[in-house]
Amino acid sequence: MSLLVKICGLSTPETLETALEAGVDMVGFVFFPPSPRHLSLELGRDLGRQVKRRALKVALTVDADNATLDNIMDSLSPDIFQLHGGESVARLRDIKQRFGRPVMKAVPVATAADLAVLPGYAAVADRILFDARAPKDATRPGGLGAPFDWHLLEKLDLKLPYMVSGGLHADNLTEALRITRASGVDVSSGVESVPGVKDPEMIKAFVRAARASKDASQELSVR
Ligand SMILES: O=C(O)c1ccccc1NCC(=O)[C@H](O)[C@H](O)COP(=O)(O)O
Repeated sequence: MSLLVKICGLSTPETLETALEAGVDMVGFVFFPPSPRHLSLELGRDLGRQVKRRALKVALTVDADNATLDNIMDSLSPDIFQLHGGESVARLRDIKQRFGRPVMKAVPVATAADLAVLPGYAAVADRILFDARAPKDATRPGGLGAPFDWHLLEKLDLKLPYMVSGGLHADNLTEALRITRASGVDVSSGVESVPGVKDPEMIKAFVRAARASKDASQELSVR
């Protein structure tokens, strides 16, 4: 199966177009006001229309209430909700039922103990996104450009598809994939010149590296 590539935190028509033309599978839109990548509902509507089914639209929210999710459904009409807060298993079930969309649960990782939540989420989520656990005083729970120890996932036996994120860039994603055996990669900071400003050349380089990585990791595993 081919690797899923997601670029998160897109916020301009130009960089969205770069990502789509580069052939990404998922484009992520952040609806979280403290984030430098936060979108208004109006901009979400415009960017969503621009996608025209060339990739899956992912709405990233953090402990959002139903009214907020309703508004996002109305403007972006996402294909997937990425839940990046402390949403419980029951809340995941509720969101899936209420909005009829698959959910990808972000699981923050710093130590092996963080993986204890997986059986609960795996029973309801459609996909897991492993991300670095943000420091306690961070202004947001992700999109900080920090990696976690990928070896924590080395022996993971998860029946659900999972993606890896956190501090990825064109030069380290092959190693992250080799260790974690994830079926997808997700990046935000690693394709930005400064937080919130995507760089077209970095987007292209990331997608190129991701597409080449499958071959590279297979080569490494037969050595
Ligand atoms: O991007 C944000 O500002 C953000 C805000 C709140 C929760 C999550 C957020 N971003 C998550 C992502 O962009 C990715 O899913 C992932 O964390 C990768 O981020 P990065 O380390 O910046 O590549």
